Amino acid sequence: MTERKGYAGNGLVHVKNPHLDSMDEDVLYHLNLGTKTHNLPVMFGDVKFVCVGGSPNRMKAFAQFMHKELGLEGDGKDLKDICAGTDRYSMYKAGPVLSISHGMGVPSISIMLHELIKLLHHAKCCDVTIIRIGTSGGLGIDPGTVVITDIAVDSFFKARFEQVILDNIVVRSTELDKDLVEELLNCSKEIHYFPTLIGHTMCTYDFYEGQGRLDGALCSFSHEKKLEYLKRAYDAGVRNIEMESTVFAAICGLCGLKAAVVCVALLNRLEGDQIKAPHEVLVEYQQRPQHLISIFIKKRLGLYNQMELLDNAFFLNN
Ligand SMILES: O=P(O)(O)O[C@H]1O[C@H](CO)[C@@H](O)[C@H]1O
Ligand SMILES: O=c1cc[nH]c(=O)[nH]1
Repeated sequence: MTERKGYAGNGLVHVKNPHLDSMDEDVLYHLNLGTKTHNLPVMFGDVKFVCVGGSPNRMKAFAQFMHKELGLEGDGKDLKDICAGTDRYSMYKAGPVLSISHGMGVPSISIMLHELIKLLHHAKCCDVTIIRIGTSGGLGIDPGTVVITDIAVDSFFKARFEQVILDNIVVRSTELDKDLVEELLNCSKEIHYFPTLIGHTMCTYDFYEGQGRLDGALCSFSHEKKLEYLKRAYDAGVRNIEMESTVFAAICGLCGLKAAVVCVALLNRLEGDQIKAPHEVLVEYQQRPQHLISIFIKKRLGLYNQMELLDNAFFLNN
């Protein structure tokens, strides 16, 4: 069974679940939010950009950075974790930007997305763009390169996500918004201190054996087999590997959200498996997708001007 996308064209977030209408309350358990306990339209009704990434600290830093970039009141240092009542996910808001952590892997991001999308629906949010800003292993590209995903593929290099529902396998499309990919590539032209490219992103269910690493607690294949697989992935158009993009593309697409995946490569997997760059280098790499997305958001809001090119030096020195 294959499911297709459904953009209804009214800009609203679609939940495709008839049961929700008959519930008098919706408890978003893992976010510690709910329709009876919180006024979701007041708290979130103005959200236009949702950025997600694995790490709570990264998503807090991104919200603080956007707070500053959007010229919002205060220094943003005291932004509160909206999900503070739970330690499953962290959520911060800076004006129209919502920044949420999703943990590692498909099940973790999937749970977060179900509750986030219901939140956006209950809050009556309109015209929301959602972007995953993550880290990844590069394939034949220099560490520090930022990859904008055109197609999220599975371990067989296929643009699909298989969801087990009851005892059926439902195949979902992992297509991403093509115009958004181009818009993001255009934004990247404003940044000159790191390369950005468009490529396929392979999503796996594991960091070690699932990504062809030789350095896990288990490994049953040779160095040659690993390289043969990764080179086939490269030839199929894969430029980076991470662990959430297919389910992210599938769920967001079905719910009418324009979605993009922008990940920095921490290493070139054709050259090794261990992530050995110093901490400061890894921190700076993680800021690269954030920098690109800040330009995108400011351009969308009409707040970007060429003078900001000078500000880009900030990222070189911090
Ligand atoms: O840096 P994040 O966003 O967590 O993304 C990548 O990093 C984690 C593995 O280290 C996986 O979640 C993978 O997708
Ligand atoms: O190699 C890598 C690096 C970051 N995240 C991944 O999933 N793989």
